[in-house]
Formats: sequence, C-alpha cells, structure tokens
Amino acid sequence: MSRIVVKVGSSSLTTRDGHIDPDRIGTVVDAVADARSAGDEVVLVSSGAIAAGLGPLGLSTRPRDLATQQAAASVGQGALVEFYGRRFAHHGLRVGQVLLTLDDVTRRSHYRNAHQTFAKLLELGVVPIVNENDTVATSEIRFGDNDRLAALVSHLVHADELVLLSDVDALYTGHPDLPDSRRIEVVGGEDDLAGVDVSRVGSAVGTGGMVTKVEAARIATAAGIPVVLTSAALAGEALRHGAVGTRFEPTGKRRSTRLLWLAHASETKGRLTLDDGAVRAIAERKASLLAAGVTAVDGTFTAGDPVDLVRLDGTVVARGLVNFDARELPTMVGRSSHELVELLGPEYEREVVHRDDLVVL
Ligand SMILES: Nc1ncnc2c1ncn2[C@@H]1O[C@H](COP(=O)(O)OP(=O)(O)O)[C@@H](O)[C@H]1O
Ligand SMILES: N[C@@H](CCC(=O)OP(=O)(O)O)C(=O)O
Repeated sequence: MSRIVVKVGSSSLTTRDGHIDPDRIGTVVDAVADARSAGDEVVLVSSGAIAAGLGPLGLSTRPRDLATQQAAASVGQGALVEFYGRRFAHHGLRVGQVLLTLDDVTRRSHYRNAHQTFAKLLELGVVPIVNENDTVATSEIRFGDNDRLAALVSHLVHADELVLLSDVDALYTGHPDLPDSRRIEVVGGEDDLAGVDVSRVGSAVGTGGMVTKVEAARIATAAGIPVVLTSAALAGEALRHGAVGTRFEPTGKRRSTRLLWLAHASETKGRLTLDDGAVRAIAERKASLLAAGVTAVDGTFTAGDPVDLVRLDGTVVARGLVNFDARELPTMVGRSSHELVELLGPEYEREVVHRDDLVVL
C-alpha cells in the first residue's frame, strides 16, 4: 500500500469557457478510485476553483484583480467539491474538503492541526480534496501555485509519491510545441535539469506553467519523495505505477515540513543583518539567534513571519520565523538578554529566532 498525493491543474479540469469539464475530471476521479480499490491512500490536490468560477459569473477571462479572483474561487470551489462529491460517490467513496493557507504549514500549532486532520481523514477512508484557501488568502499569504502546495502536502502526509497531472504528458527539454524539444523520462538530480527550458507560459487558466512544477518536484525530491509528472489523461497509468511521463528521483532525506516550506518560502517579510559571531552561531553551532548578534533590521513584519538572516555583506545565510514585530526590534539589537530584561521586561528575554524555527541555506 502506498500513500500518494495527486495534484491536478486547472487546465485539466475545466473547459475554455470557465466551467467544470465532467469527462476530464471523471478520468481523474476514476483513476483515484481505482488506486483506492488497489489499497493505496490518495490525497487529491485540485486546482480549478478560479477557472470553474468564471463561467457561472459570466467572466470570459481570468480576472487580474485579487478580489474578483477570490470571488470566482468562492463560486468555483463549491462547484468543484460538489462535483467531486457526486462523482466519487459512484465509487462508494466520500470526499472531504481541506482548504489551506501558508500559515497552516508554517506556524507550529496550525501545522499540527493540518497533520492530524489529514491522518484522521485517511484513517476514515475519506479522499481529501485540497486547495489553497483562495477566498480568504491575501496576496501576501498565497501559496501562489498549487504545485508547491502539493509538494508541501505530500511532505505533511508522509506520502510515498507525488503525482503532478497537467495538460502535457511529460517534461520536455523546451516547450513541447517546439520541434527540437525532447521528452525527458528520468530526472536524477539537478544536472538533468541543466539546459531544460521551462520559461514559456502554459495554459490561460493555470498559474505557474512548468516552472512551478519543476520547483515542486525539487522540493519533494529534496525531502525524499519521488515525483511523477504527466498528463491528466494518463492518470490511470500514473496511479498504477506505470512508466509514464517524467519521473524525478529523490535527491535528499525527509526534514520538518515547516522548515521545508521556510527554505522554499517565496516571500520573506524582512531582513535581519547578523554580525560574524551570530552567523557562526546559527550556521555552525545550530544555535538560536539572539538580539546581541543582530546589527540591523529591515522590512515590515510581525512576530511569526519569515525573515531572511543575512551576513554583513548582505548575502543570505538562513531563513527563520521571527519572534518579534519589526517595530520592537530596533531597540533590542546589539543588547544582551540580561540588558533586555532590565530595559524592557522579562518577556523580551526570548530568542529573536528560535533554532527550531530556523533553516540554514
Ligand atoms: N519544458 C517544458 N515541458 C513541458 N511543458 C512545458 C515546458 N515549458 C513550458 N511548458 C508548458 O507548461 C504547461 C503546463 O503548465 P500549466 O498550464 O500551468 O498547467 P496546470 O494548469 O496543469 O498547472 C504545458 O502545457 C506547456 O505548455
Ligand atoms: N488555487 C487556485 C489554483 C492556482 C493554481 O496553482 O493553478 P494551476 O497552475 O492550474 O495548478 C485555484 O483553485 O484556482
């Protein structure tokens, strides 16, 4: 029995005029149901909320402004889950909706909750249908693309494999429409990606194109999870562990999900400059960062936000979740814990970034 996370993109689930495509979603549902009958556990990360909301709202193209995207996602997500619910019921399976924001995989308490929810849903035999919580996620906290979300979810649920389903059957050396592009069967590591061009954009409804799929594959494989990338039309073969698409081999070992995200967080909220002693402490001794070793503070952040930790020359050494707001830190920098307690009170004795919330790059 394997635990598989399957991610399917907007372009494989919806029609060009912004409605659910029953046949194409049906192919994915049937493949997932077959895998379940064969004893595998499946978590389905489904995009398509915005795309499926366009038609019902009379919109002909993906809106540019966040508020309309969120409104479309609200309408489309309901339609998608309703469709999944009915279609999986034909196979005697129940679905459960899981909407995640960035906080759910970075903040410790949320992370534990998300982990437990998935564990219970799978134990109860439910097929979790996951998406980003588009309707409430603001631009700063958006995952931005479901490929990366799927990589983090596969790590969160300790998946044995991540299957990325798109509208193209494999990764190619260049855009598949170009005559010179060749299909890539196996990616064993970074070397195999040298010279691969993923820069040309994908479908009108998807967000990330091939760039985010390759990035998701990097995140998952670096954490020890193999990835298969192929088209949604080949979902059946992919889930029967057939030789389809492009296979990305694991390149690293499992690490904490929160730190995995932090290492790959697309947006940090600020920057703390460290003196040489503090750099050595966090990088070599794996110590927490104390105010005494901070020389400058940039950015607007609140406690719990991810920040870059940089050397005096500005190069990034690490990323961490900061324990104080940006406005609190300037009076703290360079001071020992003892001074901070005397000056500001006992609650200022804590680390600026705890070593459990810090990842050296
Ligand atoms: N090197 C490449 N190999 C395969 N596809 C590529 C490559 N470069 C760009 N693409 C494009 O990426 C598209 C898939 O991305 P996207 O439309 O965002 O998918 P989804 O909606 O499934 O997330 C493909 O259809 C293809 O047009
Ligand atoms: N959360 C968004 C999905 C964004 C996204 O990553 O889309 P895609 O590139 O099609 O996987 C939605 O459901 O519309």
